[in-house]
Amino acid sequence: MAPVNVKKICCIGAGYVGGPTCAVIALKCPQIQVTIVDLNQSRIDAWNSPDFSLPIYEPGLVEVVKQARGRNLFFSTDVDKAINESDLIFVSVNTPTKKTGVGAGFGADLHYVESATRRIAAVATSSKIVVEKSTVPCRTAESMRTILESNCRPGCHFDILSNPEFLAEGTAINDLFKPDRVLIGSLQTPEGKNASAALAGVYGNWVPKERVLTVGLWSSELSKLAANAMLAQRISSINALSAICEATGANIDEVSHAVGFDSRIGPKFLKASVGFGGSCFQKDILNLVYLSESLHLPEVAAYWRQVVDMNEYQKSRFSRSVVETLFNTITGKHIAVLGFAFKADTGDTRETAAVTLIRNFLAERAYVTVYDPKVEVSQMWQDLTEACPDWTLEQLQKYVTIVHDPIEACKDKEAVVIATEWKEFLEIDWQTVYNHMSKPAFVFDGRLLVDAEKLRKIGFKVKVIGRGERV
Ligand SMILES: NC(=O)c1ccc[n+]([C@@H]2O[C@H](COP(=O)([O-])OP(=O)(O)OC[C@H]3O[C@@H](n4cnc5c(N)ncnc54)[C@H](O)[C@@H]3O)[C@@H](O)[C@H]2O)c1
Ligand SMILES: O=c1ccn([C@@H]2O[C@H](COP(=O)(O)OP(=O)(O)O[C@H]3O[C@H](CO)[C@@H](O)[C@H](O)[C@H]3O)[C@@H](O)[C@H]2O)c(=O)[nH]1
Repeated sequence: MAPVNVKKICCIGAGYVGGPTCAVIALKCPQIQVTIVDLNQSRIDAWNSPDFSLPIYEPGLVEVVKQARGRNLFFSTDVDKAINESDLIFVSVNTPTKKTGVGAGFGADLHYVESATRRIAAVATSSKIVVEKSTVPCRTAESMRTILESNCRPGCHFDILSNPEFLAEGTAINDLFKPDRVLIGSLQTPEGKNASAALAGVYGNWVPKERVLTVGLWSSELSKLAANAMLAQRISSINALSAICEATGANIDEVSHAVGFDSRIGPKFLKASVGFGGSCFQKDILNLVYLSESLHLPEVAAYWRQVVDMNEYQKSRFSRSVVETLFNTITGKHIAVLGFAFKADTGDTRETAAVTLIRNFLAERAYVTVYDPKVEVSQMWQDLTEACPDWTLEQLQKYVTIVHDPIEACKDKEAVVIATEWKEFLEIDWQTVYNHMSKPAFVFDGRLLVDAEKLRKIGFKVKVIGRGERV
């Protein structure tokens, strides 16, 4: 049985994963027609905008879309047409943590996956390879198969693959151009292996063969949760050690460097911070916790749960240290928060630590001025209103100001808090910032970003996460 020669791909979901991933597939496979569809008209309009004002900010993405859009890359809201025309369909919809019902607060809300799957079954008039791109709990492919097989038209056959995505925001294009690995899970039947070979053939257009790993379906689904849990666990481990550093006078950067030099441990993902954010880590670990509990493995669930608990502790520990350092009260004080995105080089704010910090400062009735180079102002208000349900927008706007310039953000403030590691914060004219701040002028570096000694020489009092040195 020869693998299907994939000629047309449809991607359901034009978000942070579907958009960049399938834009890169289109770029690297000019012989394949790729259509990315979404129910959200304004998102699709932005992907199609004549001036390339794309709905997400990702370095290098505009260049990719410029080369492929209109050639073999299309964005549309006509979901049914794209499903019907394609040989292979990526399901790349959101899988947020459930808010209500069984598993609320832990399990994945799979209703977007299910409705996309039902749509495929309802409209497909020919056989398809259906690829789970979204991050899903182990054995979701089985539910998808049942839905597809129970609802499909006679003569249609569906092969289901798991192909989790490992890109990180801010480096997505590079991650997609040169992935550490591409993981493809399939049933170990002749049909399953054949479908797997067809998808491997698509990636084979630019990814070296040895980096395409083919495994069983359930291993593939679980590997995605496992990879995120282990990455986040490294951050929580280093953040736990940062608390010890602050209490003892050790320096977390030196500890990370020394520990990471061990080739068995390695240097990456050992940067202490104000806490990890992003749409994936917390969600996927909670998903793993829920899975473990459902499998009657409470000790396993508790182990992974602690990674998230440590992250929450880090955020509140950092907020507390700001209050303590500012003479145990920030009521009525003015604080600049530099950075709102969950990491540098993205405009994404999902689960960003900045929101937790600002909420904690507002609880003390401090005035907060925020600056971020990429996050939309409307997004910040939306996030803050959601995070502070007891506050009206008018009350929030009395305490929070959003500005478009970092120097202006810091003017007349008692303290500056660095919440995101944007490179431009390194390049700020800190002397000018100092000149315009109230004195004593404090800098709280939650990202180990600035040169603390240089700032101290200017006159700042500087507190850096994971360092027990004098302020
Ligand atoms: N963001 C990341 O960096 C990242 C990386 C790897 C994996 N993932 C996983 O990939 C999945 C998608 O994440 P994302 O960040 O792209 O989400 P997102 O919210 O940015 O995009 C999902 C899109 O799917 C659309 N959608 C939902 N249901 C639909 C339907 N039935 N038909 C058509 N469109 C529909 C939504 O309108 C939305 O635009 C999640 O499971 C996530 O965990 C995300
Ligand atoms: O040493 C580190 C590394 C990261 N972070 C923080 O951790 C969060 C997540 O960062 P990162 O993993 O770089 O970005 P994401 O886009 O969330 O990517 C993660 O989540 C994606 C979604 O599942 C996966 O595909 C990626 O492989 C995985 O890295 C951010 O707040 C970072 O600031 C740290 O605090 N210290």
